[in-house]
Amino acid sequence: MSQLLKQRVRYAPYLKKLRDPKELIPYFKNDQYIGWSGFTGVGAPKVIPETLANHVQENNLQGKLRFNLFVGASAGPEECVWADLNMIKRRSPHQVGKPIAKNINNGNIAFFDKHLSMFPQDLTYGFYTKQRTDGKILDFTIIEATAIKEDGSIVPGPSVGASPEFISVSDKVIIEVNTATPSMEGMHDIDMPVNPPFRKPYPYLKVDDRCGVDSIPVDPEKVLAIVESTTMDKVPPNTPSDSVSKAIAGNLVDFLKNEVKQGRLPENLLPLQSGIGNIANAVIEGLTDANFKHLNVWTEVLQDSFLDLFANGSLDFATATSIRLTEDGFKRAFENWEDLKHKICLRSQVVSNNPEMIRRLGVIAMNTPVEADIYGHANSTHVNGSRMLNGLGGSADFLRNAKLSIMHTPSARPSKIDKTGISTIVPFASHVDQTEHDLDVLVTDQGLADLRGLDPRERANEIISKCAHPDYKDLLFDYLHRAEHYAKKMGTLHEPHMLQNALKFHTNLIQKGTMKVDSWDPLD
Ligand SMILES: CC(=O)SCCNC(=O)CCNC(=O)[C@H](O)C(C)(C)COP(=O)(O)OP(=O)(O)OC[C@H]1O[C@@H](n2cnc3c(N)ncnc32)[C@H](O)[C@@H]1OP(=O)(O)O
Repeated sequence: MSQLLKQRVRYAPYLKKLRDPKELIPYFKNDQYIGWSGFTGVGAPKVIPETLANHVQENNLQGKLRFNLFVGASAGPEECVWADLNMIKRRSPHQVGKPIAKNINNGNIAFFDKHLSMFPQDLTYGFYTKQRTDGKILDFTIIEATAIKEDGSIVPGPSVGASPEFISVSDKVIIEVNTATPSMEGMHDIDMPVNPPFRKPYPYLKVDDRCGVDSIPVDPEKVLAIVESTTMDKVPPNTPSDSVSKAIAGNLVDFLKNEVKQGRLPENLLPLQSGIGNIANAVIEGLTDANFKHLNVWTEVLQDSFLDLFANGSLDFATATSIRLTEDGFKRAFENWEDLKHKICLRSQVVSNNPEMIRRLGVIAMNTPVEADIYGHANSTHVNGSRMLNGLGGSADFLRNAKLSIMHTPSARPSKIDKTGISTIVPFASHVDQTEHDLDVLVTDQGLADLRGLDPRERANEIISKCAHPDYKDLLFDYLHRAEHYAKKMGTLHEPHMLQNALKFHTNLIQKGTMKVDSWDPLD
């Protein structure tokens, strides 16, 4: 037992439960229901997943030891290893990693998606385990901790996610105490689940309000074992911003400045939410140079670029459910930890993504879609309406409830065949996660479409003229004008479509590798 472990575990009875991870293998059986801590690649367990993966590999148990796996949002590389070894039978919600997406799309993993604010509570209601006959919900929660308090409660690491809910409905709990990560004690504000009809409102009025507890209570009887973990989180580096992401950020910053000028936003804006990915990271980078002061953040994930906002004094306080920093980002953060830890608060995803809170605080939500259509529906999840990418995540929690709902995307994404790439503006979204009733603003490297108060045809003109790539503009206008002509005849001019051709950008892409349609199908 390391000295550090003894210091971190302040509840002595758990030290007697310290186990070699291999001793725990026999507890894991095919088809069990398991919750992991973790959110967007940080704070997930590492030792037990790796031990089980090695066990499967060494004993050729691929496809024979499979689990129903729940994680607040994506875990780290360990769940990709599980996917590669055919250890995941069912998975929810948001996930990241080529092996998982591949196995979802080849039908090997049964994946279902849910808003991140709702997923943990629905799990506690027993919605996802209704077929169980033993009355249990989760067999195990495997949770990473950075410390254990005197009462046996768990101090999480850089994410809270769905851990409070998992623990509350878990038969047994295994705690991985990570001694390589600094103790994050004092950074969390955790509301434990309470079911209706006795649930009270979350009382937060400002991003830095704290009303919960700073660790996750657990019945020590449930704790099967603790193990020591010395593996740090490994988030891959972000792609550096380029001219496209800089142009998107520039358009957005101009818009926000004008909103301030018009009196629709205060000078320090309103609490910001920013999604994951390189565009989101670049947009926050863009805000760093924009000279806003006293910004606040109410979001689900903090990425590296938020460190720059703190460093240049623009950002006063940030709350999220995960600090998803790259290795370099964590290094920077830990160098300045004593100052930083007072400016960040980590909550459970039920609270960080809570619609009531997002609406009350007037959050400005910014997320990246796969594609958006000319009327303002957006697809966050399925390429060509079918291939699952990462999942919905918290995008709709925020975009439906924010004061300003913004989606940012390049106007075209690279493709092997077409030099312009794939248009992100299409006549009809091939899958809809964010509806026309949710989005206020769409912004690309070409410009920004302000959709507020516009009727569908006005929206289409605004989106095509401001956001579409120049190589696709004429084609999109051609679709719109033909659809208008047809709909006028039919008396259906409110939101005109030619259904025969609505998905022609996509079918053309599948058949010919380009969205540049050369002719439309004749209308009846
Ligand atoms: C944890 C959280 O929830 S944070 C809150 C926000 N969460 C979300 O918004 C969740 C959903 N969103 C996401 O997962 C991401 O924002 C995405 C995937 C939609 C966009 O992220 P980006 O970094 O811009 O995506 P990227 O350009 O890498 O595209 C991903 C893949 O989809 C393909 N793709 C993207 N758009 C299209 C398109 N319109 N047509 C065809 N293929 C496409 C890309 O080619 C790429 O393919 P690959 O996996 O074979 O390389």
